[in-house]
Amino acid sequence: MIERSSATDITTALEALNQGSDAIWRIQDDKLYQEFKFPSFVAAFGFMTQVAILAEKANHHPEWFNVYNKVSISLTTHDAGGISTRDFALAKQISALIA
Ligand SMILES: C[C@H](O)[C@H](O)[C@H]1CNC2=NC(N)=NC(=O)C2=N1
Repeated sequence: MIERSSATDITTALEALNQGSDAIWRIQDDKLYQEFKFPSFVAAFGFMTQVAILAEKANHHPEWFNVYNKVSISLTTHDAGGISTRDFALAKQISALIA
């Protein structure tokens, strides 16, 4: 059973996640949150397709919103009732897509 991360764990993991990355994740509404902007809608959708494949492989799925060339992603672990290590793992893979 996956446990939700403590506030201290989240602070530590967030620093590690954002280290040396252009993609800065933050905590918003008790979820790991990030906004992405792309040159076009098609580029944004291509990114979403890559994320979908990663999510399916991880069996860990994002809550996301897309309008035109922007994609916002919120990660939380429903089975844990909050943020867990699974969210940080998927966020790291997502950050690597736009590195
Ligand atoms: C049955 C299925 O494995 C579970 O519902 C998985 C699917 N994807 C998931 N995604 C997220 N974000 N949190 C979960 O707890 C979760 N659980």
